[in-house]
Amino acid sequence: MSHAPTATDPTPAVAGPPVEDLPFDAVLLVSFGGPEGPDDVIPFLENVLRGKPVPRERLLEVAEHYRHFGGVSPINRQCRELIDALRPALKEVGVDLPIYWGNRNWHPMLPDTIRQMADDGIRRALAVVTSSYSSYSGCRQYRENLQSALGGLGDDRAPLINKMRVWYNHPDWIAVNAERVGDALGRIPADRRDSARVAFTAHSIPESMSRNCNYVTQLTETCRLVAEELGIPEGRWSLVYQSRSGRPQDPWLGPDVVDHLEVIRAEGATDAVVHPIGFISDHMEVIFDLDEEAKDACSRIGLNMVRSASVGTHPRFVSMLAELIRERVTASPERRAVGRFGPSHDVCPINCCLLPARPPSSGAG
Ligand SMILES: CC1=C(CCC(=O)O)c2cc3nc(cc4[nH]c(cc5[nH]c(cc1n2)c(C)c5CCC(=O)O)c(CCC(=O)O)c4C)C(CCC(=O)O)=C3C
Ligand SMILES: [Fe+2]
Repeated sequence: MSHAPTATDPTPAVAGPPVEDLPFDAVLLVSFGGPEGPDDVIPFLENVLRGKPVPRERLLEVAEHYRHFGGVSPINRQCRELIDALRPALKEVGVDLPIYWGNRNWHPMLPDTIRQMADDGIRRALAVVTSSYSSYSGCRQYRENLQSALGGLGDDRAPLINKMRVWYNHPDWIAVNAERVGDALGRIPADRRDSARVAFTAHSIPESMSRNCNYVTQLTETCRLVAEELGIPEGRWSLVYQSRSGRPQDPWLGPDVVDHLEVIRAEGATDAVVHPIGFISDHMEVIFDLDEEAKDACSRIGLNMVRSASVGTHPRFVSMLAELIRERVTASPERRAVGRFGPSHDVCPINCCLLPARPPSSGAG
């Protein structure tokens, strides 16, 4: 089986040698981006929400979350730390490629990074997108961002960019998340540990979006594998959602983490680990929506909440990324995955993670 891009590859082909003969000559970390000072907050949020059916009130409410932390999201720093860790890890697996970094919503912005790559003579790059699961937001929208950034360059200068596969069922992703949840369980008094609940959280998305992708299936599989590794029986863990956006009348994935914590408290639970399995780092959605909002709710209802860390720059997560990069740039047939589904595709099929049709807006305008 060939892993070279096919006719279904949505990234534009460029003039030059046939793509299968073009070696990768760079890695491009692709992420969400976040503000790095108070003046960045509103323009950043306007970038995130341009063209999206999200009310202005929601934007202003989320601006307050960022202001609460001085207008600085930790996400850009976390990307820098990840790149600093990935550089030696790539060398370790024998891949000697430069790493570039570009964001969807805040500086360094993808179009600037990709212009720099073209200036540096890069011909083909592997995009490592910081989303572990497939959805329009985490997959296709990033491919669209890459494509429009490339569109700003002439065909003779635009590098070919391919997206790396998702790793939701990679054994190291499972192991590192299990280790993090295990650490959090260790912070619960021993006599209550075996009855503690585990709430895995992921970013909510509109139900219409989730029907077009494998987001829920992949998340459920990851949670199942992590729980299995820790010996947590089925009734003691749940996959729940956080950070709902959009219009109140549009259905989004639930239950919401706070509602869930209230329910398990009412059922008699005294302790809960909340683990942000949907993210790779403790960025704003984690430190505000979990450490402030969910934590406050737990103090109110008398539930001991322990928030476990996302993978961050755990050495085994970093070496997993290096392994996956090596796998793709060498077209290795060894593609590790555990559980029910096997390794995810290298090249997105034509209907991968489509944008759902917009619901008709209600009222006049
Ligand atoms: C699936 C998914 C991921 C996980 C995959 C991935 O990691 O990419 C993710 C990650 C993130 N989401 C983030 C922040 C925000 N997401 C928003 C809005 C939205 N997210 C959505 C989905 C996702 N989002 C959706 C469907 C919307 C509605 C608007 C739209 O249809 O696009 C808004 C607008 C305000 C609001 O309404 O909340 C903000 C500020 C940050 C950065 C945090 C920081 O600054 O540290 C990160 C990593
Ligand atoms: Fe988001």
